[in-house]
Amino acid sequence: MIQAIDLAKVYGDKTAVDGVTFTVEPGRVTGFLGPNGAGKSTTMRMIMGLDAPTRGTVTVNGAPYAKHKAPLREIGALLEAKAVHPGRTAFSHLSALAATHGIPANRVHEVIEMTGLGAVAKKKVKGFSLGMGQRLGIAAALLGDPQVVVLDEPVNGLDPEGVVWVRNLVKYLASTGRTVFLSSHLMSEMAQTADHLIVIGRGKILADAPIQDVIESQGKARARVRTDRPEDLSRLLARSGVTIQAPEHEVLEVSGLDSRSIAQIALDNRVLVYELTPLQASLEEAYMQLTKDEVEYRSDEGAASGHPGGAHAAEPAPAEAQEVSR
Ligand SMILES: Nc1ncnc2c1ncn2[C@@H]1O[C@H](COP(=O)(O)OP(=O)(O)OP(=O)(O)O)[C@@H](O)[C@H]1O
Repeated sequence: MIQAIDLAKVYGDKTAVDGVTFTVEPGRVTGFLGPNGAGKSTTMRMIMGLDAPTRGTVTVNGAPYAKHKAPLREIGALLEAKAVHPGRTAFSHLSALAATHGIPANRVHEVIEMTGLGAVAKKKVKGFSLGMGQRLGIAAALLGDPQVVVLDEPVNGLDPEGVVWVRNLVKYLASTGRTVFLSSHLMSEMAQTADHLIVIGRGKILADAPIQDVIESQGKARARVRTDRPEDLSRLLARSGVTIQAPEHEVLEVSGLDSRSIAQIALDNRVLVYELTPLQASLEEAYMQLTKDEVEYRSDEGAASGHPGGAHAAEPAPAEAQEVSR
């Protein structure tokens, strides 16, 4: 278990982490999400004792990282830009780590096999691809067979097979009762991997809840509608807060109105609807909604487009549009 209480880190006049309190529970995968610069890496570094908190505390299984006698057996981490001597082989790197932490040599072979590095274990790390480097970092994190695993962007640079491997690995670790805490910018991957989410923005916690709750609390009602009069129905449904897309012929995807309201408006106006399917909001949509005011750097995604097939935030419908004749 990882427990942070009022944890803060200030660099000069920059508050990177602003008094966060959270618990990462064992037995499930907890995802750590936030825009660039939100404070994820800083939080992870404080968990690992690599940065001292300006205020507050963070403990791993009840004690700060530095207080553990055998920290690698307690918590393993893959943090960004982990330094490995380029002239070493994967095997010698892991062996040196094992030797300095009192970990038996046969565990080195185990983690090499687990992470699929068998074929390259005797090769120098300087020739490793980004994906192989990530696997080596994960092997190092698992070396002490720790109860707590912290992975910062573990799928960065991995090919699709590697991404699935990480997903299965972290799920397996959680299923054995371990605490797994991982960050990623890949929402679809996070949606398939995490059970619970902690979302951070500008150093503050924005959400700390089961993933389904995060999606449901933020996602707007959405539905797919098939109708032979998509343009008329678009006009009838248009109002503030409603977004309508026309992805294919006679299909509308409506966001911001529930299925019942859509059905009622169609009925009142005698517009034929031959399919009405509620759609689940995606984690990506929920995340964008949750963090929309918290982003340090965001590209201007361009104004709404009203052309067919494009998204547009519908303006309030003019009164006469409510009475479309057949
Ligand atoms: N050593 C440092 N000195 C000064 N500022 C720092 C330092 N480390 C981080 N920061 C600042 O603290 C804030 C949080 O950074 P952090 O790297 O923790 O964010 P992050 O959520 O991990 O971002 P990303 O998703 O881009 O990796 C940023 O504004 C960053 O510029």
